[in-house]
Amino acid sequence: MRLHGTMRVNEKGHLEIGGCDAVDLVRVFGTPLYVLDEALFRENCRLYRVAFARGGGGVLYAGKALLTLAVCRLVEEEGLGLDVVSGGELYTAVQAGFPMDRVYFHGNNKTADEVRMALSAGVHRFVCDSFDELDLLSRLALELGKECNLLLRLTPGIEAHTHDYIRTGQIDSKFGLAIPNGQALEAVRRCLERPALKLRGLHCHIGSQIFELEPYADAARILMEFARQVRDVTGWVIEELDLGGGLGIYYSPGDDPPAVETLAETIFGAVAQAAASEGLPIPKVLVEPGRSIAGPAGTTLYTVGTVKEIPGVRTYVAVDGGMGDNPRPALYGARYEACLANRMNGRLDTLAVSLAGRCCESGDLLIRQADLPPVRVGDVVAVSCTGAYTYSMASNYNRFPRPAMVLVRDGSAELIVRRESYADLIRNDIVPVRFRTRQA
Ligand SMILES: Cc1ncc(COP(=O)(O)O)c(C=O)c1O
Ligand SMILES: N[C@@H](CCCC[NH3+])C(=O)O
Repeated sequence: MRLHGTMRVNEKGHLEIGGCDAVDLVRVFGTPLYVLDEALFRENCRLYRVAFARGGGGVLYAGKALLTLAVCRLVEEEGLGLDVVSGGELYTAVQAGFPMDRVYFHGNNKTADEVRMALSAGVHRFVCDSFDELDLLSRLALELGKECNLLLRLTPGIEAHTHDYIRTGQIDSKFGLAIPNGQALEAVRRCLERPALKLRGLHCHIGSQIFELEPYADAARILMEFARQVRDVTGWVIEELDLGGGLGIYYSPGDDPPAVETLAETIFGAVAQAAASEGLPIPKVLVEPGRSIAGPAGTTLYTVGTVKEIPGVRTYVAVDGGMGDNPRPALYGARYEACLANRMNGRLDTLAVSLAGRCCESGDLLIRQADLPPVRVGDVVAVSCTGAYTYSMASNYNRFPRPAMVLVRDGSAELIVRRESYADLIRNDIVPVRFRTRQA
């Protein structure tokens, strides 16, 4: 397994993250356990902030990748803005005291309650996805006596090479308004007609776990060309251009993501060129990275419960977590790397085993082929690069409580998400009175 951030092998032959021995973490906090490397999370924020500040741009951390109160505080301290997509994410940001003038509110079906909450909280921008949403935003802004500043989410018609389920830039998408069929222009017109709506810019997001940079340059060109058409027709001039998130990360061999600086250069280059050729001022450029900030900073620790060898077929190593805490392998066929955190200096010869979860699903395999030294019951398995879209997508399937999360830094580990208890699992359950009466 490749070591990331502050990971190292200590003198005991154990994996260490943020100066904390993984075996000690397991002893204190139990497993499964999400471990967040604070230094790496901050470093990833800084890489973006510096690279995009150079061109006068801004960075919004995409909370959908991983959001907790403590994560909000890290993002705030690192000077980034925040992209939220739901009332729940917005509530988390509000409760963390995140500055609302740095919050962008996304989502393809915001409810009236969410819009009221966001307008009252004073979010900086709405990223609007449809004609119906424009109607809703206009009506509620008037009702509350607020101004609604917004970006329009457009589908530029770009097919990024990534998994079908996380590709979003193509015309046939539930997200955004298409440029070629005239819907994007119609949406701009409707915005400009409504006094409560202030159109500030354009947005697109072409997908996630992307390794090629050309689609970003293409998207920038397409949106700038559209902005020029809009200016010609309506006189409106673009102020902000938000190109979404999507930069890929290393999960396993073969993944070779470009650097954040290269992404920034590509985007700024394309926007400046397009602005010149379209005769427009250079807009403020925004990006919304999630995975490339949180992903590499997270590691999940598990305890091995059973090792089942099927002679001549394969060995299943079952751990005490699985698709409940990380649905990505089952959902996307995502690939990860693992190591034995308690025996990093063990024998070099490894065996390909299947790392199985404990949900009642044959597809609950965290890693189909993990190269590990001979595994014993009680070993601690670390799966790397699990900071993004794991906790945020976790479920209680099979009524497994969701794991705890610790933030590690300079040898100290602080709990930032408590482990769910069995009591938490039934907290919202209600037994209708008639059952209780019958039981009594
Ligand atoms: C609109 C939008 N912005 C930002 C992101 C974050 O993407 P990523 O985590 O791939 O950087 C997503 C998710 O793919 C998204 O849908
Ligand atoms: N959840 C996806 C990416 C998110 C897409 C959000 N637009 C993943 O784990 O890869």
